[in-house]
Amino acid sequence: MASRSVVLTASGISKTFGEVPIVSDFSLTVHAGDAVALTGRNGAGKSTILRMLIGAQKPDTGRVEFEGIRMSETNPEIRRGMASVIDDLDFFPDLSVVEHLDLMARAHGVPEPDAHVDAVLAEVQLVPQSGQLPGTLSSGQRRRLALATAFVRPRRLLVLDEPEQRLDVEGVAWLADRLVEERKRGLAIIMASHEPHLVDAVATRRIHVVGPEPAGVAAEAPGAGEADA
Ligand SMILES: Nc1ncnc2c1ncn2[C@@H]1O[C@H](COP(=O)(O)OP(=O)(O)OP(=O)(O)O)[C@@H](O)[C@H]1O
Repeated sequence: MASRSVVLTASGISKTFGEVPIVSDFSLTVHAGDAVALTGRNGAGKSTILRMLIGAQKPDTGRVEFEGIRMSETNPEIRRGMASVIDDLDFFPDLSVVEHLDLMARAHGVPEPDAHVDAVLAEVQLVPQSGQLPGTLSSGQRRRLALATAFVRPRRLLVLDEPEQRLDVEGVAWLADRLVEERKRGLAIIMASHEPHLVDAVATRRIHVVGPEPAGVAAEAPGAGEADA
C-alpha cells in the first residue's frame, strides 16, 4: 500500500475542568483518507477532544500537530488546510447565505468562486434561500449553511462535531455520501457523532470515548468501511 501522509497527530493530550479529568492521555494519528469517528455518551468528552484537536482549547498536557506544525488556531498555514464545524457558527446577521459562502470562498482563494459557491449552494439545497439572512433560516437550513462554509473552501482536514444535528433523513444520507466522497479523494475527516448510520457509512476508524468514569478515554475499536490494508 502506498504510504499516506500524516495530517494530524495528538500525543497524550489531557483536559481537566475543575477537579474532573475529562480527557486523559488521549493520542491519535490521522492520515490522509482516514475518517475517524468519535462516539460515546453525552458528556464523555468528544467535543472537548475536537476543540483541542483544532486548537480552540489548549490541552493541559500533550501536543497536537497539523502536518507537523504545532497546532495554533491562528496559524494561517493551518487555517488554510483545516476546516471545522464544531459549535453552531456565529453567522454575520446582515450577510445573506450566498454572501457568507462567497466571503469564505474568496478569503481562501478559491479559483472561480462564483461557480463554486453556486455548486455548493445547490448541493446543500439552499438555492431558494440564498438571499435570506441567517436569522430567517430554519434550524436545519442553518446547519446546512454551517456545513456549506466548510465545503466551499479548500481543506485537507475536516473536523465536524455532530454534523448530523438537525438534518432531515435525506440530509443525513446526503452528508454520508458527501463525507465518503471526501475521504475517497484523500481528505482526512475527524467527527463526533451520535448517528450510527452516519458512522457506519463514513468511518474507517472509530474511537469510543468513555470519559471521566471510570478511567478516561477508551481505546480504539475496529472501524467499519475501508481497512488500511
Ligand atoms: N469549559 C468547560 N468548563 C467546565 N466543564 C466543561 C467545559 N467544557 C466541557 N465541560 C464538561 O466536560 C464534559 C465533556 O463535555 P463535552 O462537550 O466534551 O462532551 P461530549 O462528549 O461532546 O458530549 P455530547 O455528546 O453531549 O455533545 C461535560 O461534563 C461538560 O460539562
